Amino acid sequence: METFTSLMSSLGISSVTHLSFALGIVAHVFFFRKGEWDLYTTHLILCFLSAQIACGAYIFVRNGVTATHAWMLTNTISFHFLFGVFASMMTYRTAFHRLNRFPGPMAARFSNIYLTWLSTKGFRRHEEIMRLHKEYGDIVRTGPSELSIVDPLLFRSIHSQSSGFTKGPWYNLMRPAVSLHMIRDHNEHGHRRKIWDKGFSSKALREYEPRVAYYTQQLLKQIASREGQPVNISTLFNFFSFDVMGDLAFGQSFDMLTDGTAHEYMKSARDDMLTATAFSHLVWILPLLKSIPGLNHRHVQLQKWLATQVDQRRKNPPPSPDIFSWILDGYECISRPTQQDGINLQGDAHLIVVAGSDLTAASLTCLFYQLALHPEIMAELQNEIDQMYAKHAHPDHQDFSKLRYLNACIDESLRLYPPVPSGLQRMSPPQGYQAGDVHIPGSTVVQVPSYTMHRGIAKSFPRQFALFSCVSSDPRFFVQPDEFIPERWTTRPELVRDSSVFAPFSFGPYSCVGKQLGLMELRAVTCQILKQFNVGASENNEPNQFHADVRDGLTLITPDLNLVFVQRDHIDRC
Ligand code: HEM
Repeated sequence: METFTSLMSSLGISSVTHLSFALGIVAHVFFFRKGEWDLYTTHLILCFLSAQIACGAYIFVRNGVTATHAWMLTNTISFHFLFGVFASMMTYRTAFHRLNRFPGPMAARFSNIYLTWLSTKGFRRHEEIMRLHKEYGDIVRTGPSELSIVDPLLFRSIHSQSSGFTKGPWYNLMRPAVSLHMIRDHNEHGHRRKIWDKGFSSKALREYEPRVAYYTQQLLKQIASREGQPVNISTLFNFFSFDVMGDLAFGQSFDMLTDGTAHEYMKSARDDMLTATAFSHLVWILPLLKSIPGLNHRHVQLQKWLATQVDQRRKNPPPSPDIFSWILDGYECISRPTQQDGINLQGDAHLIVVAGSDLTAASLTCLFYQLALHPEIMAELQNEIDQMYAKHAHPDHQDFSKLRYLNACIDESLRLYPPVPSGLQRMSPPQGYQAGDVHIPGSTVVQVPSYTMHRGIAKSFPRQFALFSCVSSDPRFFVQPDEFIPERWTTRPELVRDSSVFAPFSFGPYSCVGKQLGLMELRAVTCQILKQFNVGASENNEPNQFHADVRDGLTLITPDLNLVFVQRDHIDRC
């Protein structure tokens, strides 16, 4: 060690280490602090390693020291450089950052690791964010450059085009593939969205209706075959929605409803999504994970599988157009498609299945959970459905969509369990955004957590007032916010104080393109099940367990839900 220290001073290294520390500060202040680096992790690591090798070689050749000493000296210099970067970053974030005036946990100021930890411990981010709002108020700093906001005015602004907010860095998650959902450039998104809109026109939806009806029949068969026994309806709804979307994206079902087992693709897509959730606030880690052989095995397999499916689908067009037909038409119109266009096409195919199935299945499961808990509401809904069937023996989507109480039940369930519970990530314009007396500084990542908005954020009482701690719900936007009351959307409008905070399909230019298809599935499945069956909770089901086990994996992940289905005509005969 002594030789090393004397070597350092003989070479003037101590001043070099000071210099590298200073260089680290300069690199942070003028380089890393500006712009986004999430996609350049591997490039930066490679640059850093190359600089280290060059520096080591220079010391070795120039100063005639041993290779080990050259290596040790290089590491010392690198360490001081990195130390400079981190010291500058931490000082800036805690003392000078533009978000410092917003309240929030101290740990959130330092790093997004805090929010990552909150999101991944039990994957209950929706509850964690709600807790933070109860503690700190309507605007909470959840990361060095991130805010979570519960404010109706800001909610509308953040999602409207004119305010200048764009999609945040989270949308780099699937790179290199850039599906419609992941496009951050407003004009490019508008261009691709026009192609997608054709695939969801009223005419196109009519083409998909028989396919939805076909898989609904398969679902009913599965339920009927287990009549009177507990059925894990959460799994069956997932099988149903994946089969429908497989048909509409790849021209073939995954046959999960008939086989009764989860397709490998569904499992891989879920794994991919959970990894994405885990690192959704540390997006820079993902390019690294995707490039490390072995660690990226499942991701690579998934991409290969998608490429094969897209290839087969292109060679075998279905007899009547599916959603992918429209996307493919758009692709064929590109005069010279690049490799990136091909990758994006795969991304779009994947998007159809993932966006179209997970959210629909979660919404159906939560709705049936509520219906099983509230038999009186289910009876009223069945009454409405029976009346419709009395008028139309073979109702279509138009007929289903007119059922007022059904729509109210769906809305109420989406309110209690919004399928994207922690909200959608957006980034403020570079000049910032002023809303009333609140100024959101430029390039701030913001999220409006729907779950918190829908249920309210009354401040929790201090421990000494534990007697009142049960009074947790805040009727600011909805009266009795934790209760399932479909009538608030029909005959009891006084229970809705501000409906503008309710937008489960989002709104503005990036809103859900598949909303009508999703609603078609929700309505058709609910009507057909309730026409045929009465639904009840299974005896060994603890009613609150479902609520406690719901997870937030960017979209809502529902746990097992065992319900018992009994044919209604059996009951009538009894
Ligand atoms: C109950 C069911 C559904 C719900 C609650 C829902 C909700 C949403 C929400 C909140 C977004 C905005 C995402 C964001 O800004 O990051 C979205 C986007 C999207 N959804 Fe849905 N969705 C549902 C069903 C569907 C279905 C059946 C499809 C069919 C493929 C679909 C396709 C899409 C696509 C492609 C986007 C991206 C749109 C864009 O960026 O322009 N969704 N959805």
